[in-house]
Amino acid sequence: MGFFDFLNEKIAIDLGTSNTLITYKGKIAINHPSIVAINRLTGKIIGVGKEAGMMKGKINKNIQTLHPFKNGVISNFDAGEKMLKAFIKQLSTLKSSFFTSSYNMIISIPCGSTEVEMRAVKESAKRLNAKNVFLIHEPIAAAIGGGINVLEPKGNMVVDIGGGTTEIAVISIGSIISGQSVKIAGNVFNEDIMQYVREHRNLHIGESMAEKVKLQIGSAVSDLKKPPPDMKIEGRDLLTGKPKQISLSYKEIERSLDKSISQIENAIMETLSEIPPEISADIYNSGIYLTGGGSMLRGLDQRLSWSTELPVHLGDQPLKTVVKGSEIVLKNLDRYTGVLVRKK
Ligand SMILES: Nc1ncnc2c1ncn2[C@@H]1O[C@H](COP(=O)(O)OP(=O)(O)OP(=O)(O)O)[C@@H](O)[C@H]1O
Repeated sequence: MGFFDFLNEKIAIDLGTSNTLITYKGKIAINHPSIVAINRLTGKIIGVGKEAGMMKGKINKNIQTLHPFKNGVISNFDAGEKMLKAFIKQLSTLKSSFFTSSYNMIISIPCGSTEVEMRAVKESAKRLNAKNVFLIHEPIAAAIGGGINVLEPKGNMVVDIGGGTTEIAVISIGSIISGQSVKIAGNVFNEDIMQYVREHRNLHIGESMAEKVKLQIGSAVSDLKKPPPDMKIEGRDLLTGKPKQISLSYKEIERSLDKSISQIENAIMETLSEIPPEISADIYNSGIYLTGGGSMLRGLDQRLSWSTELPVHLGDQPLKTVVKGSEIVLKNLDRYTGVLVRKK
């Protein structure tokens, strides 16, 4: 690094399918849904993040809302870069130093990212004034953010359930020794709820309503100790076409999510079956570290603990662990160079 590198601001970025988080000066300065609203006629961005999120599902024919990242990778590059640019512009209003003009960035990426995707993320970051760009795999960042010492010669298992993907990884001495990325996570849970309500209750509901249902009465088990009360939801009656309200119970939502959760369980079991016996012994004792927004589904930790017969630890700020871990790495690069995807 050069003499003037102390002038580079350090920022950590978690580009999620559902949420984008950016740290600045040790704090989470940006925490927005990853949504862009675009004017179809002019191609111009009319809102990003929370502002665009409010337009979702309530748009007119000239306005389109889109998620630039799908299943953890950038699916719409132009929109993704514009969104990130808008967020970084918001950061510059917080700047204290007159001289600072560039960034040392760390960006977390899913384990399944291809070379092309990684290069694209790096190039995008460079266009946004990044001097140095470091990439880190999400489960490693999540483990570090959750306080796990990933550098020791000991196996740790992380399950990060996001919006687009569930990343399952077994980490030892700073790298992923076994794992997989499955496209079953929070968004699929929402689709399951929409499908259940359509097929069993003849009601067509939107994605935002399904998300509300998941947060309010979503469950991974059918015998919650503190069951949430039934929830009234509104949508379009498939038989009459009229607006209609129905009442849903958490047990119905548990049924609707069962298949997807079983698929996540199968992927965890598969990963466990592939690891060396010494690492199995470590995980028998340390258990599974569960994180990501999807991990907050009621009873999910309990259900995964039953099915794997392992202790499952739920992080206390599951939406923030990845960006927190990335930031720790960026601040302590000497210690953590080995965990980066590529060294600069
Ligand atoms: N209390 C909750 N119960 C269940 N799910 C929740 C809860 N809170 C948030 N979620 C879900 O968490 C998901 C977002 O999690 P997170 O921000 O970790 O994902 P992401 O990083 O954007 O996605 P990805 O890692 O797939 O790119 C969303 O699907 C959201 O609905």
